[in-house]
Amino acid sequence: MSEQELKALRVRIDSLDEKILELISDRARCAEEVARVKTASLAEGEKPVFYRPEREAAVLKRVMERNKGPLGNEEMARLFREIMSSCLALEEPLKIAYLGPEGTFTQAAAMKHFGHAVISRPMAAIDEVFREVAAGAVNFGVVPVENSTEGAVSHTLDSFLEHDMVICGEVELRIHHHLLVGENTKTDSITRIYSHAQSLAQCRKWLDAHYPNVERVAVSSNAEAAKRVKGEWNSAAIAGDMAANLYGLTRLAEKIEDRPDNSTRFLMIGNQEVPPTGDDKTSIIVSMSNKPGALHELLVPFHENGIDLTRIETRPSRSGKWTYVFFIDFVGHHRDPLIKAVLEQISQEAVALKVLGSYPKAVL
Ligand SMILES: C=C(O[C@@H]1C=C(C(=O)O)C=C[C@H]1O)C(=O)O
Repeated sequence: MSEQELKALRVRIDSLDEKILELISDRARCAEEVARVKTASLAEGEKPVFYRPEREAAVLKRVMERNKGPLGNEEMARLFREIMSSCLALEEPLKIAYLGPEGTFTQAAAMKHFGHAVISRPMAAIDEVFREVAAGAVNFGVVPVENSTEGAVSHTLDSFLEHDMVICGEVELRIHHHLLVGENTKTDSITRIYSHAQSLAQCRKWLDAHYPNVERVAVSSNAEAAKRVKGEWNSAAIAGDMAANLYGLTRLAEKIEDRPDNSTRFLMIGNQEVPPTGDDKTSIIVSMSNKPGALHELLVPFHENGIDLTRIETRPSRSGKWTYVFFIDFVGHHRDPLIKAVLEQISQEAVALKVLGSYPKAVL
């Protein structure tokens, strides 16, 4: 390619950038107008609702449907995710609490869902994220709920039994773990490997094969593991890219998770009900009386009405020994007439039924 051609292309890019800049600014002004309209139409004492997850899901879906390339759909949606995040911040910067410290996968999930134009606060424990949302100190919280290799995150499920929360979104993240060391680490004298218990479990086979005699130490998060390694010469950490970059660690081995499709699902929790989008999921908690056939009775209405169950989890109910509650996720919105009828049918048999929320299926 000649210098001349390159120059002409760069002139063209500059002129396109100017147009993009103008269009983004136009869009941002529209968002400001939306905020004005939302505020003007309020009744006395009513609070405006700026963040609309159902609208954001529709915007991202539309982008993906109309995209003709060469950028991929996910890539394009990610760019629009950030534009929307900045536009919303003009209306109201969202405050988000997540399971910290900085550098956790939960932080990455929060950014994937809300974009980067938010005020985010790391919390030391899952229960603290719930409490921060309940106290109204933040708009939303982000917590892990299940991993494709290791299963349920029981702290999260148990927190739903203790707090009244509305689930308003979900996000899935591919989880890649690396073995990380600091600049002072003597890599042939590693005697300890730190990580979160879930991550140690997700890399169990790899550790058995490569470091069978090294002590595995479970700490409160992967980011905490990375932080500890920084100052020690005989230890390594298992953590992801965010933590590796944050603490400036070197990847001694990459992508060491036992299953290549290792993914974690996260939930966005808040106080706001989300209207139907036509492509939603619902999460409920049900407790049944402890009698033969109780679980069968619970599942029949779903089966008979062709409702797609995406997950079922059992936890001790905490209100009696050997009594259980079921966490169920299924496709549909609790305001859909069919789902409404099914939930009514179940509540006639159940000791208690609580809808935790209906929310758009993850777009990104
Ligand atoms: C602009 C709005 O407010 C927010 C910003 C959006 C956007 O930038 O597209 C979409 C939904 C809301 O979270 C709206 O409600 O339409």
